[in-house]
Amino acid sequence: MADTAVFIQTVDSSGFPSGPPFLSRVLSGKIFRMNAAAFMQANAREYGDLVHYRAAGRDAFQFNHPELIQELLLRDAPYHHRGIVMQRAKFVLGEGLLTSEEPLHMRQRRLSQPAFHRDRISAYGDVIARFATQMTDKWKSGEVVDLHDEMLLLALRIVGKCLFDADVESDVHRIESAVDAFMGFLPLVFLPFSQLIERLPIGPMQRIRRARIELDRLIYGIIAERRREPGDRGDLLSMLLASVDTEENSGQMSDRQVRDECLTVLLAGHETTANGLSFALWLLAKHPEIQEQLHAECAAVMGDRPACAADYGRLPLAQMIFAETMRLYPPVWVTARTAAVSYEYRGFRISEGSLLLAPQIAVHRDPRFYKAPEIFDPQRFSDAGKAGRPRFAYFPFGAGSRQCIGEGLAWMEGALTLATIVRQWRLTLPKDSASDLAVSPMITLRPKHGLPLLIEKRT
Ligand code: HEM
Repeated sequence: MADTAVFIQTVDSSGFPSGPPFLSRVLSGKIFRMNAAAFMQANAREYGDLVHYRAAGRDAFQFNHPELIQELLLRDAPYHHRGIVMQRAKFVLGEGLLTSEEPLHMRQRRLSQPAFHRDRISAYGDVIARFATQMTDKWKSGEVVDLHDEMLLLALRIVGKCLFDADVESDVHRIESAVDAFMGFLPLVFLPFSQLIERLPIGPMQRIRRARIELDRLIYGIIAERRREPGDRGDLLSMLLASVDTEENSGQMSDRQVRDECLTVLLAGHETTANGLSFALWLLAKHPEIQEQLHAECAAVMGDRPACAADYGRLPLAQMIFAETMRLYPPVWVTARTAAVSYEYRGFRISEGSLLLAPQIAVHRDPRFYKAPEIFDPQRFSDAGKAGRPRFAYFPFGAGSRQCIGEGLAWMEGALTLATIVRQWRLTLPKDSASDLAVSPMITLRPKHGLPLLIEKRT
C-alpha cells in the first residue's frame, strides 16, 4: 500500500514550501499560456503536496493532496475569493454564479437551485436522449466526423432547451466563436498589467468585445421573447424571471443579473460537458474492448429502442466510463482561488492576493491514489474500485459552496449520450491517428485539434 500521508517538502530560505526554480520563466506567462497543466503535474511529482512559486506577479500555492484540497475548498473557503481568471471573466460574464462573490453568489445560487433539482434533471433526460438520437440519425456510416464539433452542438442544444426552453441551433456558430474569443483571453490574464491590457484596442480584446455584443444580443433576445409570453415552464429562466417580477421594486435582482446568470450557465454548461464527452469517445475508440462492453450494456438495457431518462440508472458502465474519462481528462483541469485575507496555513503564511490552485489534472493522476494512473480503467469507479479512496482524490466538479450546480445534468448527459452513440455505432481512430490525444489546457481542457473519428453503423 502506497504511503498516502500528506508530504510537504522542507521550507526553502524564504519561508515558503518548496517549488520550482526559474521563477522568471513562470512570470513571463509562457508556462501558463503553453504548458500550465504539464507544469503543475511536474510540480506535484517533484515538490510534494504543497508547492510554492511566483505566477502573475504573486505568490502561488499549489495543493496536490486530497486532504489539502478539502481544506482549501471547504474549511478555508471563507478566506477566499474567486481565482483571477474568473475575476477577469466578469468582463464577459458579469456577476453570474461563476464569477460573483458572497453574499450575491449564495442568493443567486438559492434562486437557481430548483432548476437543477433531481426531479428536473430526470425531465431533462428525455430531452438529452432525443437530441442525441437526432444527432446520430444524421450521421453516415463510413465517414470520418469531427465528434468534438458534434458534442459542442449537442451540449449547446441541450442546455438551451433544458434551461431556457430555447432553440439555439441558429446561434450555435455565434456562441462557439464567442467562446473561442473568450478562451483567447486566458493567456492575457497572466501577463503583467493585464488589467490595463483589457482596456486596449488590441486584437484579442476587440474579439472579446464583439463576442460580448453578440452574446448580449442573443440572451436579451431570449429574455424579451419570454417576457412577451410569460409563464412557468419549469426551467431556469422561468425561475429567474419570476424572481425579477416579484423582487423588481426591492432592487434585489435586475435584468442585467438575469442576463449574467443565463450567459454563465450557457457557457459553463456546454463546453465542459462537450469536452468530457469528446474525451470519452476518443478513449472508447482507443479501447475497443471497453467499447464492446458498453455496447453489450446498451443492447441489454435498451434493445432496439432509443435511450430515455429512465435508462440512466441502468447504465452503470456508461457512468463509470464518463467518470474515468474525467479522471484522466478533467474538463475543468484546475480549480483556482485567491486569498481574500492573509492567513496561517499548516505553519505557512498565505498572504492576501496569493493564488491558490488545486489541479485536478495532477491529483487525478497521483499514483498514491490510482494504481497505474495513466491506464484507462472504468472499473476504478465500481463500488469495489472506489473503496478506500479519499473523497477528494477525485473532484471534477469541484467541492463546497462553489461545487458545480450542473453536475447532475452533466452525469445524465454523459451516460445517455454515450449510450445513444455506442448502441448503434462503432467508433475507431482513423488511420495514421496519433496514439496520444493532443489537449489544450485553456480555461477548460479541450481536444487541441478536434476529434476526428471513423463512425460505422452496427448492423
Ligand atoms: C462535465 C461537465 C462539467 C464539469 C466537469 C464542470 C465542472 C465545474 C467545476 C469544477 C466547477 C467549480 C469551479 C470552482 O470551484 O471554481 C463548476 C461550477 C459551475 N458549473 Fe460546472 N461543470 C460541468 C457541467 C456543467 C453544466 C452542465 C452546467 C449547467 C448547465 C454547469 C454550470 C456551472 C455553474 C453555474 C458553476 C458555478 C457554480 C457556483 O459557483 O455556484 N456546469 N463546474
